[in-house]
Amino acid sequence: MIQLKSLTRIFDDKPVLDAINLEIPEGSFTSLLGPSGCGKSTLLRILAGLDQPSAGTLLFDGEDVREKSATLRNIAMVFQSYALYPHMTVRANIGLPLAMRSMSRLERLPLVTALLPSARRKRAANGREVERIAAMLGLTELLERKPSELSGGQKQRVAVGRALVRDPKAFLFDEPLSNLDTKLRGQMREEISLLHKQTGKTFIYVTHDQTEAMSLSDQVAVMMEGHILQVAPPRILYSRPANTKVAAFVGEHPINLLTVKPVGTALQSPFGAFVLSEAWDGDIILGLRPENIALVENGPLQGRVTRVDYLGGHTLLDVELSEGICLRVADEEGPLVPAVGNVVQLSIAPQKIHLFKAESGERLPLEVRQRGEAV
Ligand SMILES: Nc1ncnc2c1ncn2[C@@H]1O[C@H](COP(=O)(O)OP(=O)(O)OP(=O)(O)O)[C@@H](O)[C@H]1O
Repeated sequence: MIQLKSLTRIFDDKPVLDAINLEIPEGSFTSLLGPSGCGKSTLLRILAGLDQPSAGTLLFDGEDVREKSATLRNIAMVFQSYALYPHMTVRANIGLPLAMRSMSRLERLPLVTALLPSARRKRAANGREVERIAAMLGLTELLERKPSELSGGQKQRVAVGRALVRDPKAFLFDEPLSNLDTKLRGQMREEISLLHKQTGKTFIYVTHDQTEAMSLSDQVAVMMEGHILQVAPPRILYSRPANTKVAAFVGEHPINLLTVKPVGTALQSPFGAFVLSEAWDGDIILGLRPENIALVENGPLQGRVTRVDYLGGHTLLDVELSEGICLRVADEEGPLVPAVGNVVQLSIAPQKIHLFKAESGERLPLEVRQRGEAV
């Protein structure tokens, strides 16, 4: 279990991490997801022992590790740049941490290894371990190649292999797939997920790519401007975002957000007329995801299409309901093929509407029911 308590990092008088609280259960896959510059890498570096917090506590299994060096923390970090030694073969790159740990400087000299039986035994044991890891990562055929003779995905696997041989307590991944093309990213994502299941170790994964975070993680911590906005399993993050910022960041297309004023439990809105499960005194932001709006033959809402983006499996539309009120709609490929200028009918499911307090953007723990006709 890794615990961060009020962890703060200040650079040039500015908090890049501002009183971060986070619990990472042992064996879990936790992603740190957020836009560029939100402090993800800084947090990862502090976990690895490559940087120190300005304030707050960092506990590994209840022990304060702030004074512990990176080596003693026994955490492996996999970078996007792979950090492989270009002059060494894959075998030597993967085996290096083992040799460093189990053999003295003298024993690592080729001539000494050949002459000293203890060094020969250690080298043979290390060799078997390298081959076991290489087989696990599908690198057996590539063991004698140099990094320059490998593809991006293969280099990535060697970097993972080098982390694996150290048998660390936890793995830290810093945007490990960002140098790869879309297809390879998908493949590597599956491999990383499999690796997590095989090893049962704690994986902490930094990314700005929500597909990666959502598909891989047990829990995702959404970060923005040095704060953690929500920590939750991917499904909860999507279905019950804690605030408008998370709602806007998570999801394939930007969520529709609209401020309305309820009167007691009655809520009149351009989306329709609804009833709140409890009265609320104050402005409310309604959130509705484009994929929760359907284009139908006969629906309660009507508007004019102002933009059409065909995206393969679905089409993204902007539909103007009335002057200045525009809804983004992600329409699954169906019989209706809308064009700019068409008047279309829409329907929405009230249970898919998210409610937030307008003043703070926080989620409102209320439900909505449809009342009657659209406004
Ligand atoms: N050594 C440093 N000195 C001063 N400012 C720094 C230092 N390291 C990072 N920062 C600043 O801290 C902020 C967070 O940086 P960090 O690298 O943690 O963000 P990130 O979320 O990982 O971004 P990216 O996804 O682009 O890598 C940035 O504004 C960055 O400029």
